[in-house]
Parts: sequence; C-alpha cells; structure tokens
Amino acid sequence: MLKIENLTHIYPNGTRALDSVSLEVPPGMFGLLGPNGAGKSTLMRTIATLQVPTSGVIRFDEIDVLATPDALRRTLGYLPQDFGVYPRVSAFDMLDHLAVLKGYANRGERRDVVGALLNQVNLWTVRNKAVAGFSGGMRQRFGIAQALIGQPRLIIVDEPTAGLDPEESNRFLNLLSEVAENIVVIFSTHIVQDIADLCQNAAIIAGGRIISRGSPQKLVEQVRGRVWKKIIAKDELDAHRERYDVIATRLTGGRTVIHALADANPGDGFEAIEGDLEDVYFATLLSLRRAA
Ligand SMILES: Nc1ncnc2c1ncn2[C@@H]1O[C@H](COP(=O)(O)OP(=O)(O)OP(=O)(O)O)[C@@H](O)[C@H]1O
Repeated sequence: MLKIENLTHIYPNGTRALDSVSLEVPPGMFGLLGPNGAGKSTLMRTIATLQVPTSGVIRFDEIDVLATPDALRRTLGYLPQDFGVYPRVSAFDMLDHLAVLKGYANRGERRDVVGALLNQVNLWTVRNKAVAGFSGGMRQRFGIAQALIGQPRLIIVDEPTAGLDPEESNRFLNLLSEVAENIVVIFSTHIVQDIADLCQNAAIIAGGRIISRGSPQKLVEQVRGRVWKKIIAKDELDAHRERYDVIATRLTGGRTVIHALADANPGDGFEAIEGDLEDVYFATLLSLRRAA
C-alpha cells in the first residue's frame, strides 16, 4: 500500500503544483486522471524520488520514501512520460545493460531475466532490432519491460498511451493490468475510458488537488440521476451551452448529442441517462471552473 499525506510541492517560480495531496493506493491498477497541468507528473516524479517535495509524507509499505529514497528505488519500476533517447542498440542488449544497472551481475541469470521480460511484453521476435526503429506501441512495451526488471512492487507509468493508436493503446493497457495483479501500478492519463475499463481505483486531480477518488463505479454514483441527454442540431449548441450545464458533446452519425448536468429534468426535450465516468470527470472540471 502506498500512502501519501499532505504532499505539497511549490516550484521555485511559485507554482503550487501539488496542494496538500493525501491519497492511499492499494495493490492493483490505480488511475490518476486530470487535465494538462493538473500536477500528475509532479506527483509521479515525487513518488518516484526524482524530485523532493516542499512538504509531506510518502510511505510505501514499510518504506519512508522521502527519508530513504534508495530503499524505494530498489523496488520501483518507472516509465516516464518521455522515455528520452532511443539508442541504436538492440532491445536485448539495452535491457541487458539496464539489468546490469539494476544489480544483475551474473550474465546467465541476466539472460534468463531479459528473455522472460521480452517474452512477457511480446517483443521476443524483435529482440535483435534497434529500439530506435520501434513503433510507438513497441517502445512503450519496451518501456514496461525495463520498468519490470528486478520484480518491482511499485510501478509508475506517466501518460503511457499518449500518441498510441487505439489498438496499441489497448494492448499496452492490457499488459499493464496483467502485471498489476499483486503490485501497485499507478498510471496517469487524461483519457477517461482507459480508467473506466481497467482501474480498480482512481483519483481525479486538478489544480494540484485531489478532487475525487474511489472505484470507477463509486465515482459514477456522484452523477447518478443528474445527467440528461438531448440530440440537437449543430447550430443549437451555443444556445444550449448558455442555458444548461453542458458537460459533454458528441457527434454521432452527423447528429450532436449533448449531456447536461442538472438536479432535475430540465424538460426541453432532455431525457434521463445513466452517467458514466466521462460525465463525472467533465462535471468535476465544470464545477471547478465555476468555483474559480
Ligand atoms: N519545473 C517546473 N517549474 C515550474 N513549474 C512547473 C515545473 N514543472 C511543472 N510545472 C507546473 O506545475 C503544474 C503541474 O505540472 P505537471 O507537469 O505536474 O502537470 P501534469 O498534470 O503532469 O500535466 P500534463 O498532463 O500536461 O503533463 C503546471 O502548472 C506546470 O506548469
């Protein structure tokens, strides 16, 4: 279990990227959902001991993360938002090298570990190809392989599906959920569906604060009985935005479907629908904008 208490981070220019964040993350897939600039990367880099927060406490099982960052690093797998340089080295050699850095000194043992990882992420057949030539999806799967070296109990993955097509994205997330069986996996995204499909737990973060948390099912309860749907013509959209709290607009088959948030049926052709996680997310962002 990862436990974060009152974590605050203020950058030297005065930006309060994290504002008293408290969070408990049990084993399984945990999704961190938030718009650009919400503080997701700052939170993940801080948990991964890559930056020191202004104040707060982070514990992972028995480890006091801020007091003993090396202890956490020994059990951490991290895939940053931008993995950076992809050398013209084969996937096998690159993983082998990273395994040396993680303390696998025995060559035979390393060969077994690297081979097993390449199989697990489905890159065994391309093991002798340069990582530099991999597609986006292959790079991300390679990224997971490197994060899994040394059997970490905590894996942090920052916006892993950005730039992947839907099929690659699915494949990647399924792989991630397989490895999340008994360990804590935190991943950030602004794609709501990724969280609805795969996460046991999630938190919505905005402006450096945790706005809501819970299982996707529990989060959806927040909008139960308050989401209303209407099909309108495209040129009616602005007028509806003015009159109602429109939280979603979707174009399906040339028609515009809008979702509005209201405590009671607004009439005017709206009908009740079951809200989903996307409705919760946009309703949350709307109420924040209103409060600002
Ligand atoms: N090194 C830095 N110095 C100053 N401000 C920073 C720095 N890094 C991030 N910020 C600011 O802190 C806030 C949170 O940024 P962060 O990158 O953590 O958000 P994010 O949710 O990961 O966003 P994105 O989805 O765009 O990656 C933003 O206002 C950002 O501009």
